[in-house]
Amino acid sequence: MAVAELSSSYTKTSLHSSQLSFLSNRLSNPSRRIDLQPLPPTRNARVVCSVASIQVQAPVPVHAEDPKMKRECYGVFYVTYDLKAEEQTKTWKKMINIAVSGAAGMISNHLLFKLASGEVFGRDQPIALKLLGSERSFQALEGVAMELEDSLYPLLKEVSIGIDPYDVFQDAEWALLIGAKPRGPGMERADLLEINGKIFAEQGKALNAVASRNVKVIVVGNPCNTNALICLKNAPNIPAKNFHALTRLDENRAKCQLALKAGVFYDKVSNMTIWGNHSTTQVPDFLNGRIDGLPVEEVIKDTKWLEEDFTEKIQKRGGVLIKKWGRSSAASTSVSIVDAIRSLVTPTPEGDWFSSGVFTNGNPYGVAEELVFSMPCRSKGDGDYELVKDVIFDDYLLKRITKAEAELLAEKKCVAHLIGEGIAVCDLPEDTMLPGEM
Ligand SMILES: NC(=O)C1=CN([C@@H]2O[C@H](COP(=O)(O)OP(=O)(O)OC[C@H]3O[C@@H](n4cnc5c(N)ncnc54)[C@H](OP(=O)(O)O)[C@@H]3O)[C@@H](O)[C@H]2O)C=CC1
Ligand SMILES: O=C([O-])CC(=O)C(=O)O
Repeated sequence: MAVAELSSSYTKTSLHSSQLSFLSNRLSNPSRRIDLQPLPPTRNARVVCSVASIQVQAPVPVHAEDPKMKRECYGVFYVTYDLKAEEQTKTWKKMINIAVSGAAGMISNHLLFKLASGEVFGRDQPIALKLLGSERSFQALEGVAMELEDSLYPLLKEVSIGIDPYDVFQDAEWALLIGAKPRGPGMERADLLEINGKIFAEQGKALNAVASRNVKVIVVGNPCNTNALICLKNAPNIPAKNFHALTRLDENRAKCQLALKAGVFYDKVSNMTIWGNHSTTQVPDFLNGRIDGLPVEEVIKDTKWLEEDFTEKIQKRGGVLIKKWGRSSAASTSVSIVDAIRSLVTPTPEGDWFSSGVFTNGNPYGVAEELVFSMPCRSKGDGDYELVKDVIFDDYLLKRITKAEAELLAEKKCVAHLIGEGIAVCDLPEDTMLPGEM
């Protein structure tokens, strides 16, 4: 059907906009753009996109500052829906906007479906997914959006895809920053910091310009601590406290290994802190950890194993997994992102805590300020967190934490030009690895 015919039949028969979307997405010429007018919105209904934004080609990046341009929605998500129309949805919360970068990548391919299912934010929480890709990945991003369409998730009310962070991050209440260049063979850590640092500087600026003023940001793309620091430094109008670097996967890995050694199921392991950097200097803290409510060292009476085997196992778990799989962990990383979000939107169980890479300013442990460092956190479930005060230290733990701190201070010097601190001097003490690189 030609565009004009489709257009006139729409006017005559008042096709629902989702039907139009269906038709338009199946037009043979993929570069064609459909210019139709949407049905007028019903009372209480929300018009998701203007029909003019139905596109079967990669959209031209739209700068959010252009008020004439509306956001893009994909396929069936270009609909007029009414969150109050059905009995079931009357108790639903107000929809939230979740932006995801690297949305066509492996981690996202697991994560997006968890988000859409309701298992992360709750079965009464409708969501809009705003997916950021690039020219390189745009077709794959369309594939992701198509799979989301075909999954018929009731809570998933909008999906939009784009390649301009200033467009995609508009009004985002959560930003899950996953996209980053992986470190390739022969690439120095300094090169990776430079390439990915630029991505996170731009995304920080975009968040600062267009996201919700209280957006919560979880940086997954590596090296995630320093990327998170770059991002927050480029977003001065968003509280620095709102930025996290994902170290929850490391926490989960540590709980699993302690459970295995102790011969208990992993739900018995609690109070597990990962200190420092998501790299091989990270410190899984068995001094403060607990198994079945008891200090780890009272259950596992093998200090050598804890200090050497266990610690190294967690630091290098990602690399061992890559050797088995031929790619880095995607499913367990997505689970850990879910855990990280849920830890912020549900109250932390009494006496327990979780790990997250957060801004060090004001920390009670004496870690250098102006870093993103993994530390123990508790939340009331309101999206915010506080640092746990009642932790203990011994010489071993302090020495390890100091090493992680030195690494992050050195990484910070490499990206000084991206955080407004002058000229970068990149002299990393030793070329440590991401967990996945071993
Ligand atoms: N913190 C943690 O615990 C963990 C972090 N990670 C990290 O998460 C990130 C994503 O992992 P995963 O989803 O498996 O990776 P994939 O390679 O599957 O996807 C990464 C995405 O990053 C985007 N990207 C952005 N810039 C570049 C670039 N210059 N070159 C290539 N790709 C780029 C690509 O999307 P596009 O083209 O759309 O931009 C790509 O789809 C990686 O940095 C990885 O190291 C992984 C596991 C654990
Ligand atoms: O280096 C990677 O991409 C993988 C990684 O971070 C991990 O498995 O912890």
